[in-house]
Amino acid sequence: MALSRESAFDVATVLSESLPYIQRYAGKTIVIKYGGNAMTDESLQASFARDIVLMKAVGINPIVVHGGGPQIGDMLTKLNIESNFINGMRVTDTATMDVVEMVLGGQVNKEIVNLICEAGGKAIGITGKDSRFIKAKKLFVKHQAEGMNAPEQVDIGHVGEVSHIDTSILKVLENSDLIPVIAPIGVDDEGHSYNINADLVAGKVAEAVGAEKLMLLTNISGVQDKSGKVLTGLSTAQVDALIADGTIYGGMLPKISCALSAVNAGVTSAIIIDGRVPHATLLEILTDKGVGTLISNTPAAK
Ligand SMILES: Nc1ncnc2c1ncn2[C@@H]1O[C@H](COP(=O)(O)OP(=O)(O)O)[C@@H](O)[C@H]1O
Ligand SMILES: CC(=O)N[C@@H](CCC(=O)OP(=O)(O)O)C(=O)O
Repeated sequence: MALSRESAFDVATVLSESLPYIQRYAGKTIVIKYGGNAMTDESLQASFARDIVLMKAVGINPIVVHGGGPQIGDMLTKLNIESNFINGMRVTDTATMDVVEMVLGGQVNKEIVNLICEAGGKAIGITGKDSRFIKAKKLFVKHQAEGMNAPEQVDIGHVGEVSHIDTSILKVLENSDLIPVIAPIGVDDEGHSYNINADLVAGKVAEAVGAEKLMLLTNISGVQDKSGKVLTGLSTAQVDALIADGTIYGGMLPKISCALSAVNAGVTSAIIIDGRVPHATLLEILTDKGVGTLISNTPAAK
């Protein structure tokens, strides 16, 4: 169907608006944490996959790191295994770790690979165990149980934090037409597996590869203040105050902390965006219409 003169002008305006952004990001790496609704709603899945394929096609290097907390929860329920969280981290005993590896490394990872391939790209799914590229160590969380006077270190099982990322496998993929899709599972020198929060893996991957941008897709319009208004830009000092007064809590804590750590380690900007918006990834990268909360170390960074 032929476009009217006005619609054709609108389409052409949006397309030409993307040119400076394509020029700016071509050859640069963007790490995208994929999670929330964008990962479960069929039409959002398809728009996400298309965005990633388009990025690679215009010379940007996308690296996808995915979550899968709800999918792990569903499988644990089917198997009659209880789910427990402390400070937003899943308490992971040996039976739970087996399920985490099966769901993240098998089911979820391969579904995303398939989606990107359906959209015309070439994706390859890996966990941190592949070539042992995500080295992990056991994470102890600080937690104050009811009736205790002070927080104490709690052992929550096979939960890890990233101790090292070997970027060599990612470099090989960068120089190919393959798009890496990473499941957040780490490994130690003895080959033990660790369940790692996906936001934390995305942040560490972005730091290790010196990414231009870290994008964290979530189910909310961005970081909100007490009245629910989205805060479009945040500095480290503002974040500290918002955590201290309880405005930022729960699942937003690992997102904010990995975003801050990434920008402090040299990633130009980190952004928390609304994955419920179709083509949220592309809107953020290639237009003036990006929405969400930007955390950056340079005032001009978009
Ligand atoms: N200040 C805040 N602004 C927005 N969301 C917040 C804030 N503080 C806590 N949250 C919570 O964090 C959630 C996002 O974290 P989470 O559910 O873990 O996301 P995901 O599943 O995408 O990783 C929001 O849905 C909200 O409930
Ligand atoms: C230690 C820990 O909590 N790991 C997470 C890993 C998956 C994840 O982070 O998924 P989302 O991004 O969808 O929450 C978990 O077991 O749920």
